[in-house]
Amino acid sequence: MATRTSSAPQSSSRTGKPARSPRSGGTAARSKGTSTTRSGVTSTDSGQPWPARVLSGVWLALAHAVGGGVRRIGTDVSHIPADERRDGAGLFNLALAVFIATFAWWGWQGWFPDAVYAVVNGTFGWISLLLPLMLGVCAFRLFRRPQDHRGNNRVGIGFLVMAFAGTGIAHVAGGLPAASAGFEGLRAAGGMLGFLAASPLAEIHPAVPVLVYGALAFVSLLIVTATPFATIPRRMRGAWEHLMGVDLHPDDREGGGGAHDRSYLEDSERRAREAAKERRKKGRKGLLGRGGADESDASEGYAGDEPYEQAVVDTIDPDAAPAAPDERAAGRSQAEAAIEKIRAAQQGRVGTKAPEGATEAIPTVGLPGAGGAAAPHVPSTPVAPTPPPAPIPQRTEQLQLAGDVAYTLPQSDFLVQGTAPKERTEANDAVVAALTNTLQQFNVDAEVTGFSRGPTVTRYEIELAPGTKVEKVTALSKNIAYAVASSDVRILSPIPGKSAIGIEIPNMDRETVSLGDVLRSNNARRTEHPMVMGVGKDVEGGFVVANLAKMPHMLVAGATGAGKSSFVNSMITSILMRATPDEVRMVMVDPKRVELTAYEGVPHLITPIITSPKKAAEALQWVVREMDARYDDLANYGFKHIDDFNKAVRAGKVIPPAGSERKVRPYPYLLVIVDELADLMMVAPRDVEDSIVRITQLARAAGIHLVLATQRPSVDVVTGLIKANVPSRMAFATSSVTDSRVVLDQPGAEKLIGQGDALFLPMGASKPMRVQGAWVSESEIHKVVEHVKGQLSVTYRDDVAAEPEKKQIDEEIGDDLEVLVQATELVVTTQFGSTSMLQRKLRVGFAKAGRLMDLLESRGVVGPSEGSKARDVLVKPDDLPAVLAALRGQEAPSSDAGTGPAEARTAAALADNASANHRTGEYEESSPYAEDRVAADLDARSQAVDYHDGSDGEDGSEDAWQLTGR
Ligand SMILES: Nc1ncnc2c1ncn2[C@@H]1O[C@H](COP(=O)(O)OP(=O)(O)OP(=O)(O)O)[C@@H](O)[C@H]1O
Repeated sequence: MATRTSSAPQSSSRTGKPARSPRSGGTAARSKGTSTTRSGVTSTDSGQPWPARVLSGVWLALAHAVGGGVRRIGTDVSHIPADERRDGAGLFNLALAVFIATFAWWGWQGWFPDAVYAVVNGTFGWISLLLPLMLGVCAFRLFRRPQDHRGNNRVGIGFLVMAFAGTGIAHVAGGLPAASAGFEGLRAAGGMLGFLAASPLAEIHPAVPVLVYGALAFVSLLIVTATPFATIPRRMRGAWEHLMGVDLHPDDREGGGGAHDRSYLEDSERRAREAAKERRKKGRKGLLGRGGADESDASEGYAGDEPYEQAVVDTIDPDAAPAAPDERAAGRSQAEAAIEKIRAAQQGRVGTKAPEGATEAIPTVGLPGAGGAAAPHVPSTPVAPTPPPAPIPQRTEQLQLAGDVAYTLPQSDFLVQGTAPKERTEANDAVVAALTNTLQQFNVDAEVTGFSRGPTVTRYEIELAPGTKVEKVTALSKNIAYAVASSDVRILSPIPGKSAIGIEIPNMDRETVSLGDVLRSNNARRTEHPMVMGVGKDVEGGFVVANLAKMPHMLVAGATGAGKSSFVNSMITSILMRATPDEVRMVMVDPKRVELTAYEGVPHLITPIITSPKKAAEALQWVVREMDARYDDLANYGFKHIDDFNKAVRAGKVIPPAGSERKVRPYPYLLVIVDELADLMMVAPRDVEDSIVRITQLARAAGIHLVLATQRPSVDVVTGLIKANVPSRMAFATSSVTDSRVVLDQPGAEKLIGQGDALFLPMGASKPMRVQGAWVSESEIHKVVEHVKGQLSVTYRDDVAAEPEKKQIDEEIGDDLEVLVQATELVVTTQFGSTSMLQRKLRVGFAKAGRLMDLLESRGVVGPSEGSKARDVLVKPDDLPAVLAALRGQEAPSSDAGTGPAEARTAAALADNASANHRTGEYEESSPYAEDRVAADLDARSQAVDYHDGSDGEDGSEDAWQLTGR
């Protein structure tokens, strides 16, 4: 097989003009002499005699015609760029295969075929019968997979070894003919090659060549089929299972560890690498001119945003630019330019043209011109490898929704694989040299001892000699920034958990952190909790996942374009990937109207996406009501956390009181996402703040979690009360240190470099962790959403965004007047507004008692629900006759109170009561529920008490986030 030749990549100077590179010999040679033909074979344009040019033209035309046809067989791969095809070589292999077949298989005769046959057959013996097959396979690969040089070379070498081993075996099988037996004897066995290969070994024993060449033939088979040794047992088992239709080791499918898993991962890695290569090719072909690896498979025009979108388009002169073999090379040249900048800065040559050869590999010793300090070769921390897009193991429990609907979670390969992480690049070594130089120039007795490269920034570790002050390094921040030619240098002193100073410097070649990789990482696989989301990658390259249920509420803030919406998208997509609508329901508030529209109609939604700030404020009030309802249940059945309640319900241990028609179901987690808090706070600041404070103070145990995003982290939006109750923070780049303080209570976010670079401060953490947020493209979101919508259609609740209804009492009372009158008497005379009491005393079900309580509230007899507390009774026993009369639609008996109708009085009392409650912070989680507990349904409690084990709910023992290992 011919190998492709290409000219060496050339470097370009900062002006964008091609630089003379000592390695390539300058541009002159390139433009004048060689060119790469479409088939990838290097030829010279000039100086060829015309018959040769005509012949080569005819050959290539034929090759392209045949190659074009072969590429369309089965899966059409005609998209392979013309400059990567190797049709000439493919046609050569094909022609040879056909030619040998004509006489070896079909017996073509004549002086020419006879002569060739004698040579081929004399060399390989009867193994020559297999040559057309081998050549045909090579030709097929060259036509269809020309870019896979390694694969093609491997198959070629494998066939050569196989043919050689085959001749050895054929020689033994042919009776070990001696050379004296003549040419004919050898041709009937393994030919001359077989004779040479086998006869020396056969001297020892005739079985020896069989064993040796048998083993070699087996190895050649492994080479051709790219089968690692480790996978042989599994593949054989797979083949056996396939043949027999059995499943020998079902457990292995659960993605357990062990050798099987490893080899499986190896396989998937290889497949992923090939897929990524293919994607890159497509991307290069120019899909919409956007994309790169992640976007290249963007289907049906769902291009959406790109990661690291730039307003400024690089103005590279296409003619002057070197022909980069692939994007990685493009990345490299970017990094080279960066290194060059650092060198120039160190040498005081900023703005001047670099001397020739400046982009050669940076030595890890001191750079010239700045004192010549020796830069040590510092170790880099290994980064977590990109997990292959292997399917996430099936959930152990059945995903059966209520109503017996089978629900399948989206496949993990809907989310693409990200770029492979790099452990170190030349730019890192250059920065180490620059830092070492700077420390030496300023006589600081410290050294760079290592670095860890994250997707966005690299953190260099500096250790001080005993007696050296930390301030000596921190005071150098400007000089360090100057030396490494970057204004976004962040100094950490110390790195949490280490006696070292950290200097975070942005990478010139950032890596995209794909949400798919984060969700496929071991950390995410370790838990099946439906509220786990992929956050991103930390500075050490470890995957960060977080459990939203443990946060329990989060503030996401940052300037425009810093990456909030992308984060929210990752969060929602994580939930859709991992949770059924029975497990997590969402309320999405998107006043910007465009950010979340992609999710419209997913069955996890409880209400259509809310875009009106006013409706959003009402929706928050609905959430408060929902929370109250959940608390009522928790209190009535004696549970402290919704997880415990749900467990008991699933175990069939929560039984509604006799007479109740209610069917108790587990409560899903409720995730409320507000994608611009500022818009809501402008419309109804008090109501919104009240609802948020109320929800955040209580909702954790009710399984309700808030995520509030804003680009205006000012004190009028993120008020003190909101801040105090939203413990987890995600700060993207802010425009000022003041904003950073509002979000994190400390500076730092103003130094972030935007586009997903964030400081993550989960509840309980003392120091924020720097992460690069996970990225999910719109086409990925589209695939996930389509899948989810295909599983189940959405059922919205119509009461969420609607104004709480003013009840038409009289119509509503209907047949219940008598029992309502009894309830009123009961509540007013005992001055105790408890639903459970009504249930017991009036012998009605929970639903009916709740309805009676609602009626009493709307008639002003009791105050609003206050979670699990008993309601305030607003009517004094003295006023009872008037209230009863009003209920019956009769004239109110005269009252000397002179305060007007009971409703008016109670409405006023109700309003006062509500606002007073909020002002005095009566909704503290510690507020006494004793009264309500007394009134709680004792039967229900005794039924449920066994199941109240307090597990994974509130124990707080498990961290809200995990930082991985590798
Ligand atoms: N995690 C990420 N990885 C890569 N690129 C990102 C990431 N997050 C954001 N970006 C880039 O930054 C751009 C802006 O991000 P995004 O729309 O999320 O910002 P935002 O903070 O929501 O802005 P706004 O408040 O104006 O909506 C994206 O289009 C993308 O190019």
